[in-house]
Amino acid sequence: MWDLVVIGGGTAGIVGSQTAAALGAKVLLIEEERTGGDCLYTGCVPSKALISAASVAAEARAGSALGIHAETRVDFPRVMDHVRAAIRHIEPVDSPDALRKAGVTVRKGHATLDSEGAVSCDGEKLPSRNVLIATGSSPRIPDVPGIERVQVLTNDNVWELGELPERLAVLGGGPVGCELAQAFARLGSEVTLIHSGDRLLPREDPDASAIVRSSLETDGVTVLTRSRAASIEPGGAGGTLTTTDGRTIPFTHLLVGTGRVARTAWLDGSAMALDDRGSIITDKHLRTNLPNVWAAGDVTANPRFTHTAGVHASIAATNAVVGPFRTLPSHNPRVTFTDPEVAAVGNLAGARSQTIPHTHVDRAVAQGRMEGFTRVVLDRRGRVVGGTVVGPRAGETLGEISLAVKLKTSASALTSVTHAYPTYNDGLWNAAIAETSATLRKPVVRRIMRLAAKIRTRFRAPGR
Ligand SMILES: Cc1cc2nc3c(=O)[nH]c(=O)nc-3n(C[C@H](O)[C@H](O)[C@H](O)COP(=O)(O)OP(=O)(O)OC[C@H]3O[C@@H](n4cnc5c(N)ncnc54)[C@H](O)[C@@H]3O)c2cc1C
Ligand SMILES: NC(=O)c1ccc[n+]([C@@H]2O[C@H](COP(=O)([O-])OP(=O)(O)OC[C@H]3O[C@@H](n4cnc5c(N)ncnc54)[C@H](O)[C@@H]3O)[C@@H](O)[C@H]2O)c1
Repeated sequence: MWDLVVIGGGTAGIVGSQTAAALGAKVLLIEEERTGGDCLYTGCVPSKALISAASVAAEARAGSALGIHAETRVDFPRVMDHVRAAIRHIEPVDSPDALRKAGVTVRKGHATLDSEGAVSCDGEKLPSRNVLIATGSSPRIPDVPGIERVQVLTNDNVWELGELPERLAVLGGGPVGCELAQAFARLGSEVTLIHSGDRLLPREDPDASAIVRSSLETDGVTVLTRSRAASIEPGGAGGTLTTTDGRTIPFTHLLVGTGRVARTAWLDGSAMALDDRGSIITDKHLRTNLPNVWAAGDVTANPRFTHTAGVHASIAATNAVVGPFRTLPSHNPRVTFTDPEVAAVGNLAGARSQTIPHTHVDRAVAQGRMEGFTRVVLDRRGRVVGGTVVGPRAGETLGEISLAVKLKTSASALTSVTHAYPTYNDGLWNAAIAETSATLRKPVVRRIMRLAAKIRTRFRAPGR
């Protein structure tokens, strides 16, 4: 009898099984393909490796503004070698061997769940006290007439490209679409991004969306918002896409980044409750509607990020093994790795906010990268409840804002922490200082300060 059977060996499955094993549980992890999941093979790692190569090309080209003139030639097969090397470097950490060393038994096979919530692997029943479902998500392919007649690139297969796409049409202006559209444009593809919403990255601060759009356009991406693919006609090396607003876009390659669908088809024989988008419904302890069945990561309706998958799986596994004591964290940091990066956490619409444009952040001035901003969102008591940073390496400043949100830190407490100069974190410090100064300027605070000064003068010992 297993204490916990974990289904799926991506980030959620790996972290969940390791957490339970560390708590002394007897744990089996079932993975049908290879451990490592989306993040390692088809998501974060390859995309960030591609983006890094593309950034080098972009920086070399932008160097002339700083007096450096460089010739760039993109060797796409070598770029893809770099992508594969990054995966290979990280692979051992997520391997079955590493899991076994952590005390997890790993089995390759296809898992199913019956109507009682009992797990089978390739038809063999596996008695278990608890089950953790971590089967992730797949790309959602939009229902466009003709799309079935062309080859569609998604994050699953784009890494197999041997040649740089000549003309790339990208559907979707979320993180996948924006990150990859910019990267391919910087590597030399002619890119058109077609997005149904009225702004890119719709979950982020509108000012961040505007900067990302402008940056993509500077890199040569044609950005079409409030637009969808109405039909696709195969032809030539690829095809032609006609948009809902009547434009025709010839492409050699079509890349889709229009959201994700939870991988739940294998649950068909079970009584698992799913929401209207097909994601597993969980409570604050990550329990599903089935007794002793838990779920974490992309297969649930929670935000789809690697760190979220890992943290949630650790919570679910602890709750499964020890008892339902741990609940979901209230804040979810995230970074979109466009250039500039967009980093955000917590509540983006608190009582008020303080914004420091990066024209006032000396590191940004020195680097010639002043397009971004740091915005801290505060509650009525002046505590940090969220924030957005847009700029190079914005993700590195996010840790401090996340800590402030988690610890309910006040702006004045942040003000009292000395920040090294000149760093992008100066933006955060200056936002906190701006908030503290605004508080000190309030008439009621001024009256209190004047009163305090009078009292001090009255009771000061003579000669001091
Ligand atoms: C292009 C792209 C870039 C991304 N970049 C980032 C980023 O920079 N930062 C970030 O935080 N997030 C990023 N993400 C999101 C991140 O990749 C996912 O949130 C994360 O990988 C989800 O992990 P998971 O364990 O829930 O699912 P997965 O990694 O998908 O793992 C699920 C596993 O379950 C297995 N499985 C499925 N069904 C069964 C079954 N019936 N039996 C046995 N095994 C099964 C699958 O084979 C798979 O290995 C990105 C996503 C994409 C698409
Ligand atoms: N840096 C990161 O952390 C990172 C990077 C990539 C992906 N991810 C994760 O993966 C998830 C999936 O990313 P995604 O970008 O595929 O999905 P998404 O849902 O975040 O964004 C897709 C966008 O495409 C638009 N869209 C939908 N259908 C369309 C159509 N037919 N034509 C044009 N536009 C259409 C939607 O308005 C939506 O804003 C993200 O939400 C995120 O959780 C994270």
